[in-house]
Amino acid sequence: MKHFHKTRPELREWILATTRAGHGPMDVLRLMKEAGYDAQQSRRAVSEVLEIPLAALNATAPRAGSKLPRHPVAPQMSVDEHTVRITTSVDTPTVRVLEGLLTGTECDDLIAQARPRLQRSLTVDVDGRHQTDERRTSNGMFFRIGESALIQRIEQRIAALVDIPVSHGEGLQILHYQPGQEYEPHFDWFDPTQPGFTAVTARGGQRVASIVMYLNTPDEGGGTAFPAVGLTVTALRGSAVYFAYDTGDQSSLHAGLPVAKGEKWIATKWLRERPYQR
Ligand SMILES: O=C(O)CCC(=O)C(=O)O
Ligand SMILES: [Fe+2]
Repeated sequence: MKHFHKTRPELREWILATTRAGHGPMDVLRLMKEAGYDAQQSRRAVSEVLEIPLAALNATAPRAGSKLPRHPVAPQMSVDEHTVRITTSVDTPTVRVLEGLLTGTECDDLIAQARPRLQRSLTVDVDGRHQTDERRTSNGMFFRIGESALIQRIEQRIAALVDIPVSHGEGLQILHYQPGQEYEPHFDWFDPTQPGFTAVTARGGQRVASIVMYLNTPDEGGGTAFPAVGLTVTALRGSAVYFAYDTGDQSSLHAGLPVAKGEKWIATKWLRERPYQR
């Protein structure tokens, strides 16, 4: 472990050079961690050199009561009456392709229950406000936690699969994409250097993992792409993609590719580090 009080000139120079090379502050912190620096001292140095509020960087540190998901383990896992097959695993970013997470009937029932409640999807802006966004042209809706027997069953299955309590989940979101619609590359974690961070993480803290479940099989296109690794997960009815990330994990960039033919329905579950439900 290396120690410093006032940021040493070499370290200051390295932080500036790394930033000029295009790395964000989270990346700088990760590189320092890999080099053996103490986390709190790294945040202090990055805060001082890059003039980012220390409170914002401290918010990236896991706090008491935070829980990380257990990544599903190949070849398969049994949860309630289901066998979920883990057909592909990627280390960086952490990705698991899950086959058979939902039954065909569950997919159809989710679509039927969501359809009359669809609205234009929103994104969360830098001030923590929800708004429509050209990068995200789908229609969607949220189910409340435990709002029906079906929703409860799916929430409990996911909780068992990744060992995170149901209370850490945001309400299940349904999205419907029509031909040409897509979700452009983005991160699901909230950026601590953005002003809205405190507001969006006040309840439940940071997001730690996402599960995108495919409720139908689009005729063409509509997979979930991870451009950092050149991976595209096929949207197949009943399958899902699980991915987990640290704050600032650049490799977790992902996109819902444009639907070329047919339509696409997904259910997304975002998991927080702490209870989101009161
Ligand atoms: O549509 C997809 O395949 C990805 C959806 C997604 O990234 C999200 O809901 O956060
Ligand atoms: Fe996403």
